[in-house]
Amino acid sequence: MDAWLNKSGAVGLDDLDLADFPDTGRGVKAQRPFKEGERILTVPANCLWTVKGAYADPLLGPVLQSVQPPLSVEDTLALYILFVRSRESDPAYAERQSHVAVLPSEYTLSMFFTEEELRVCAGSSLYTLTTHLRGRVGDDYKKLLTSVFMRHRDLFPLDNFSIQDYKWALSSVWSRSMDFAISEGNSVRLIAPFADMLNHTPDAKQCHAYDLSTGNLSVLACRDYQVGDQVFIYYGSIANSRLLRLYGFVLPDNPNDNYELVLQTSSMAPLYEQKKRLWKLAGLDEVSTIPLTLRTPLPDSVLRYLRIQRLDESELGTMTMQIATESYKKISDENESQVLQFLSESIGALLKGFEIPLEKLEVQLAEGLYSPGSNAWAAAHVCLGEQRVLKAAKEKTDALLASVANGSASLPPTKQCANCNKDSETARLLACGKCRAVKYCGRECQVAHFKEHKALCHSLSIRK
Ligand SMILES: C[S@@+](CC[C@H](N)C(=O)[O-])C[C@H]1O[C@@H](n2cnc3c(N)ncnc32)[C@H](O)[C@@H]1O
Repeated sequence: MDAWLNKSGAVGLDDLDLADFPDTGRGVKAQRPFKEGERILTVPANCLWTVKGAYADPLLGPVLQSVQPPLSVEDTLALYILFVRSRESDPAYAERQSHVAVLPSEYTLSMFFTEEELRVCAGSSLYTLTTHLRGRVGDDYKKLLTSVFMRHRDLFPLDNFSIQDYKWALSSVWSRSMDFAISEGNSVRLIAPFADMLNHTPDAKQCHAYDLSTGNLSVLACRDYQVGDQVFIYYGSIANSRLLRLYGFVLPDNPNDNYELVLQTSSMAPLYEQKKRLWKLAGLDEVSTIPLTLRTPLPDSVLRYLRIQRLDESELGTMTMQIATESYKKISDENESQVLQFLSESIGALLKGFEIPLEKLEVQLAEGLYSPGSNAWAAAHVCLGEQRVLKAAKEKTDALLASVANGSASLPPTKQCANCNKDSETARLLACGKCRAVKYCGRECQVAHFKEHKALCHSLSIRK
């Protein structure tokens, strides 16, 4: 591979070497000192794997052009890699094959986990997304089978283009490709031979660059390096769930860990059309996916979404005014406690959905139940990170709920049953035994209302 790259005009290879490192596995070692910001490596445009390159290939290009709708960027690159690999005795592909030959023979992305390994993170978004991903990859392979492989059997013998081959090639694309924005809404995705041997460090900022005018890919030193140091690049601010899904590794105590909270509302909900308009004006979608993180466990956008979701007709105007002035705050005590109560219960339910609860997982990891670096250990770290984020979000929500209750001038109506609204003139109302602030016309209503009332009851009881 080095000979091909050097011949094609690569710069810097003599100062770098491949080596095995204890935590990251194979990576790139500095052969001379580098100063921060210095250019370490340039891989020329004609050696990169790009969609443009795939279409320019004299054999693969015409096939790609004949597929309608066109293949996705990921599929095109995966097919390009597999195609080059399959041209075993064709000298026209020998140079590119020298790169394919040094790609890992297998990957540790979560899609390859056994059921037992994946179960460690049951309840996490990784578990759900990996299950979906497996289905999607299977479907995409079937599409390739009918739109490409079966139509051109001479170019794509199934021995070299099986579903296992496809998964391997996709993993190569996910874990080794780089994305660069080249203009508004346009980006280029590429794999750069040798630069794809650089491992990730979270302690840097982006230190690889794509030159639009030449099409070359360069790597800069993200800090000073001494001879023998591992040279890193920065893959981005990525949570462990994504790292494991697309790269096959995790970073313990990853500060970017998150939980992607999906907020949605039934289109049958009251005032749905008005609320849809308000979400849009407030910069939200009717189905909003909002990442909760340890730094920001409860982003304002979550409250903004839920305040709109729960508002009644008399509150539409207040919300519209808030949006117009971009001064978001609670709409009313009642709306706010409903929002926070719902959120607290929903996060509580998400936490309960984890097969291994946080405290148990912490003990298991501390006692070394999972061998460090193994798939189950990586899954445990994702599970840990997501639960820590959710726990922080619940704590923040409960604190807000308590403060709403503490500062609330308008507690729930005391002359009506909190469940069926019967008033005290038509029914004998009895107060909730715990908070004594809410009343019911009977046991049946109290039981029916318990789920909704629980969090507020708790905060009102603390207040007492
Ligand atoms: C772009 S490649 C880097 C070269 C790769 N180590 C190799 O031997 O081919 C990305 C892969 O390297 C590994 N990797 C990168 N950064 C890592 C890190 N900080 N810790 C552990 N593994 C890492 C993961 O397997 C990831 O999928």
